[in-house]
Amino acid sequence: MKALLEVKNVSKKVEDRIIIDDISFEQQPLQKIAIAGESGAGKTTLLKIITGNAQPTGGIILFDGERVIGPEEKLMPGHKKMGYLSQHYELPNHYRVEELIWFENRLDEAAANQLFEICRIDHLLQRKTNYLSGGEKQRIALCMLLVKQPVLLVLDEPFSNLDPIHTNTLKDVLDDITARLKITCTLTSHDPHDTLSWADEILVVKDGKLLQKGSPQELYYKPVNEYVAGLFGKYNLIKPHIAGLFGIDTKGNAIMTRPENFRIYKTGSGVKGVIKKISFWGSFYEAEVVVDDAKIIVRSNSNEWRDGDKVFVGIG
Ligand SMILES: Nc1ncnc2c1ncn2[C@@H]1O[C@H](COP(=O)(O)OP(=O)(O)OP(=O)(O)O)[C@@H](O)[C@H]1O
Repeated sequence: MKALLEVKNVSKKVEDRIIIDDISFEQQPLQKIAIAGESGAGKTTLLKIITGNAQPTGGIILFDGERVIGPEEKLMPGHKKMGYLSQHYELPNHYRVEELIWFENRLDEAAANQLFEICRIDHLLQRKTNYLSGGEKQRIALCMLLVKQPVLLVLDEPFSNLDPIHTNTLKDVLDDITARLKITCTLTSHDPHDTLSWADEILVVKDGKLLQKGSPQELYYKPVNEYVAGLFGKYNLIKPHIAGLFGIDTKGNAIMTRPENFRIYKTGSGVKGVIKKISFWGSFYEAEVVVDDAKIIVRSNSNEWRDGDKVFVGIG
């Protein structure tokens, strides 16, 4: 399949500082790509370059085979087939929602109504923009992009200021945008809960460099380093002598494991340990277990464990 988006060796340097460092990747039509990384990693700058809102200092972006023109080369920045929702979008106050959307709208009534339904804003059309919650404003901003019928939708940290209810609504909206409107989406997020369950492919960026690219499962279970491991949840860095207690030969290297890779038992043939701390996380418990000179985080579904319990730890 021909890629919709080709990012080829893109770099951005501001004065002497490299903000984006030789990043390349492709996005296929309808492939869901999430860009993850800590604050300041370069995610926003990369999205701006992709959408023609920032000028790269090196490399090229191809969209549907054609070069994306940067803002220094044209009068109006942006790309007419891409919708870009900035982290800092604003809606003008004192307008009714339907008025605002009407300014942008190029759809017939049926198509516009379908969009209102998909964006979960049909009940807000008469409302003044100054009487909307943050999540509602965001879905209206999204609808204003969608009425222009973009082929690629690019969202910068769309979940970052939302409570769990608005987050779930937005996730449903994004699912519908891909499935029903056949629009390809890219988004950035620093939260594993948002990226792991949504993306087909995740790109991890740090200091402007692409550190790892792969499926959510690859990034979660086979992170290339501790930075990537830490972005997607808690992990244990198991030293060779501790791995040896579990019968694993790591050939002298430390290995990364997730809390759910271990189990704790009251009796059995596992490795002896003592629970230092138990914490409750809603759908599971997390035990910090001291094994030899190491602390291992173990996930458990049982509420039977208490601080100080002597346990056996096994690989689950
Ligand atoms: N035009 C610019 N001039 C100088 N420095 C810049 C410019 N744009 C971005 N930077 C710097 O580049 C780095 C990456 O910024 P960017 O906003 O792309 O990161 P980010 O990953 O999106 O972070 P956040 O999630 O906090 O927005 C930051 O250190 C930022 O201060």
